[in-house]
Amino acid sequence: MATFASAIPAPLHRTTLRSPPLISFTPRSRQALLNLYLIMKPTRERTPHSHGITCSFSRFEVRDVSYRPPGTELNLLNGVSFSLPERSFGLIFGKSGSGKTTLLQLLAGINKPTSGSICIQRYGDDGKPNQSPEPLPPERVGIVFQFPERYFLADTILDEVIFGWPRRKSSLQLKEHLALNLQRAVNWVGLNGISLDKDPQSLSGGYKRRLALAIQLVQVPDLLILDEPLAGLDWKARADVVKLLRHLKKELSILVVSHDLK
Ligand SMILES: Nc1ncnc2c1ncn2[C@@H]1O[C@H](COP(=O)(O)OP(=O)(O)OP(=O)(O)O)[C@@H](O)[C@H]1O
Repeated sequence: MATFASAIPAPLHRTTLRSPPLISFTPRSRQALLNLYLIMKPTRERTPHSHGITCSFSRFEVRDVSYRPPGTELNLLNGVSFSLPERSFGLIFGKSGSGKTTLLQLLAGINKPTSGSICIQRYGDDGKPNQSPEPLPPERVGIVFQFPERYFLADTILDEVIFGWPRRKSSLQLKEHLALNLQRAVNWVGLNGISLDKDPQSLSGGYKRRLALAIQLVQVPDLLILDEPLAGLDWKARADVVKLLRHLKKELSILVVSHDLK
């Protein structure tokens, strides 16, 4: 069953994949290892007093989480703990069937842990928690599933982005807020040069992924989770999406789930 190797708060971040993973745990069998790598340093977090800089920061923390689907006898995840500093880029890597999607669904609030908690913990200048942990609200988490373009429904890019928006009469203030978020999301992912009247299905593979990201970014999530974001893309589109994620990481925390370490 599961083992894991990280205390809360987590040890210092790793910056390259040559480093050992931040956590390793064995969800169901010793063959099915899940690893978390922190592949880019957070932009704002500083270890207390390093280089004379002190500042407060927060982390997403998964604390001793276990999950057993309703009506089953087996835990799919067992005692999983790790943390991700804000504005950092984490990679959860594990073989097929190791529990990546199960973990991702818990983080996104689609399922609830059977035990343990998922929260945001803020730390003060001294590196100690400065308040009680807050639960991670599902609306603060954006999730892009594998092959998101398969789920596009609308005839235009604009309609696809605003698909889930309130249909009833909303206040002018809310409309303005949504319009600003839309503009920002479109700029973030580099869709600003493309007509929003275009059919999403006419976009290239890389641009379809950009659109899927924009749909989530409109909500300005604190944590963006991407399930196999490069799956099915050619090398050019892959490079394009990686560049975009590098850019987005300056704005929010990103957690990528993949079975492919390369
Ligand atoms: N509701 C459920 N009831 C019982 N077993 C389940 C349930 N959901 C998932 N599983 C099993 O739990 C294991 C982990 O599944 P999960 O989809 O999280 O793996 P994964 O790492 O995301 O795999 P992949 O990379 O193939 O998507 C698999 O063996 C799966 O069959």
